[in-house]
Amino acid sequence: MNIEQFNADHGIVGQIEFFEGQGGLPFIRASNAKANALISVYAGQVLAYRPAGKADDLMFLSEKAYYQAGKAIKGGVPICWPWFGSDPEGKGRPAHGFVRNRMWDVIDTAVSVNGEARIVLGLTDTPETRSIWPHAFVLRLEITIGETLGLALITRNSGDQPFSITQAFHTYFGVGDIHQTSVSGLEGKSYIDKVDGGQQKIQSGAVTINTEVDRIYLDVANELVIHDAARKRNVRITSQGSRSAVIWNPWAKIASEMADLQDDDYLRLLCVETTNAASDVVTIQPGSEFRLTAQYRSE
Ligand SMILES: O=P(O)(O)OC[C@H]1O[C@H](O)[C@H](O)[C@@H](O)[C@@H]1O
Repeated sequence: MNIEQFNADHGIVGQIEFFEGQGGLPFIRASNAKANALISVYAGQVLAYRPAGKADDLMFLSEKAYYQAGKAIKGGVPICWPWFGSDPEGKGRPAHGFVRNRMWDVIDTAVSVNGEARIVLGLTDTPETRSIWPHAFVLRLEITIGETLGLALITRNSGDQPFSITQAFHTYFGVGDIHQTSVSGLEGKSYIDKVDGGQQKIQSGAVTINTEVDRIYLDVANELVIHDAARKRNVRITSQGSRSAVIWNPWAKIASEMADLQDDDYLRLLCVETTNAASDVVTIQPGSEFRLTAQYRSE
């Protein structure tokens, strides 16, 4: 991995810099007057994002995360694509698709007139991806680092047959104390409770977490807020292109069974995921594209 070449091609001195990160993977540090962020080219994954003047990062990034070819990095914003959850065809392919554990390409970098950094990462199909998923595609992740963190995941169908996908920004938010955390914006929505055999239920009031939670909310509005009383902050999530959302916290037992989490990490993380999941399937016609976007703001 030639870091010098990455910097020569795409670095912007003092604003967007490439360096060798954990596991020798190419990382990008974006720093400007509005925020700092850390991005892994491997997996196309934002690992950290902290707005200027804020004490805490928005993201949870596991201290025990793997930084290894073929493995997913636990924390930040893993990209689940072209399927969310287990293999929809039951062929034993990996959960959450195949792009969160492979190297991506750097497509473009820029600094806008208002001082935001913009980084575009991408993937296109190869014979190897077509052996996993038989479609021609161009995938782009546009990351904007400013007062908000902006993410756009753009899927272009470059083949000659329609295809369908599910997908997610599987975002691990850091929280001060899960016991003092709630999520609003899902009141009255129905959800699939994966912890209770996939039963469909109705959310009453804000979502609070005091046990394992793994839910797909349906027909959601495009604004959710994480209320983090311990850190005295709210994180506002706005999105476009999504009609479903996932809330996940492993709680104590599963956290202790996951080799890439510390036993008590469940107290410090909450996944609030902007998704196209369950019935929220997206079909893309040949030559067309679909944009899933999310913006995260700390208030
Ligand atoms: O550990 P991972 O493969 O990253 O998955 C972590 C979790 O992701 C999603 O939120 C799913 O709904 C969960 O069922 C899954 O356990």
